Amino acid sequence: MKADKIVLRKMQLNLKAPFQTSFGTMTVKDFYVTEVHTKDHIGYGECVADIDPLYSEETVKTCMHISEDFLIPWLFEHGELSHPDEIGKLFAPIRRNNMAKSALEGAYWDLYAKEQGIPLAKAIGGTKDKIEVGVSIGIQKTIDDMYRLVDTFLNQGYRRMKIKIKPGQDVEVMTALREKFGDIPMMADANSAYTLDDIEIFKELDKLNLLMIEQPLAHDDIFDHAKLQKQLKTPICLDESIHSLEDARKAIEMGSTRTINIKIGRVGGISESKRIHDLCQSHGIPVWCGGMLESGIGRAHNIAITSLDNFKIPGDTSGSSRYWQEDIINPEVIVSPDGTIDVPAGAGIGYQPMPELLDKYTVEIKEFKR
Ligand SMILES: O=C(O)CCC(=O)C1=CC=C[C@@H](O)[C@@H]1C(=O)O
Ligand SMILES: [Mg+2]
Repeated sequence: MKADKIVLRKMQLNLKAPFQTSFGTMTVKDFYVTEVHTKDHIGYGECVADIDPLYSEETVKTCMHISEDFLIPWLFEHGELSHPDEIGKLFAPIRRNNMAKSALEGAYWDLYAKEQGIPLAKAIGGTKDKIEVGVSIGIQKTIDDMYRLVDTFLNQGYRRMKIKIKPGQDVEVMTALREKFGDIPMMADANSAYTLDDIEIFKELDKLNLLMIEQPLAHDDIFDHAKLQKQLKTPICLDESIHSLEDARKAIEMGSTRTINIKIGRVGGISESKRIHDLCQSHGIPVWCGGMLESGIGRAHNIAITSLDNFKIPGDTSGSSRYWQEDIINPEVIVSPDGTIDVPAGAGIGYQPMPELLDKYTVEIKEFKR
């Protein structure tokens, strides 16, 4: 693989409805698409950083800066790459900045699969032809709004409901949902909003037979999570705390997590995601794929990684229509009534980014030539 042009396409898509978590509310999705051009192909990636440093310290702007000033010049200096696994090694001297790295690495993975003429899922080592999916539901103003959404998504076939919680909107909401919908697969995501002092809240949540509680404690913690896990029968799932294979190893050894939400961007790319997947598999720990409200391009990468064996729990990869009036790929991502998405059989990501839609939602474009 030898790219002669890399394009960073800053884009904006309006969400169908605001998405609220314990740390903020999003109404517009700002992101950028990466394009890696050779004579014959374009590989596509997506940067999942947000406009503000709330979920993660990275932002759209920091990622563009790291890409323009470091990663892209390094890629051009390097010459020919024979496998996308080499990119992680090339970028390794730069600390963290995982979302910036991943946006470029993902485009090279797509390019690699296209050059081989195989689906990205196959290139990664995926074995499934369908993946099971769930949906993530933001904090709502009223419990009736929450009932209506859960009902809608259950009717659409989604196999797992992830409910955002925050102090003051936790036990009551989760208990009401359990009473209303019975034994549906359901979990809570706290996005780091609690501390060990909130143990009584967790003991109440522990009575609700939840699939898991995601990232209850600090975004940079694995120590207190181990203490909390010892007091709960509900599995804890780490999200924000896991940035690498090393983080995953330590969290598993300490007993801080019984499953991991793998987000390709948060851990620096597909190669590191696969290593975390393999480590978890060797410990008998199932994983699932987290979402970052991606456009169809990032969604396609999530589908590909979820085709690996040990992605055993339905993830956040909902259909394009969950967030977007119109996605930028053809076909859009469709969830079947049985709550699955077909892993595409075409080469690369298997969905075609549509030039006119890319242009329609692009707010700034930067081109880099070798
Ligand atoms: O993409 C999706 O549908 C998942 C959305 C989701 O739950 C999250 C996306 C981005 C940051 C957080 O708010 C959150 C998460 O913590 O998993
Ligand atoms: Mg989360």
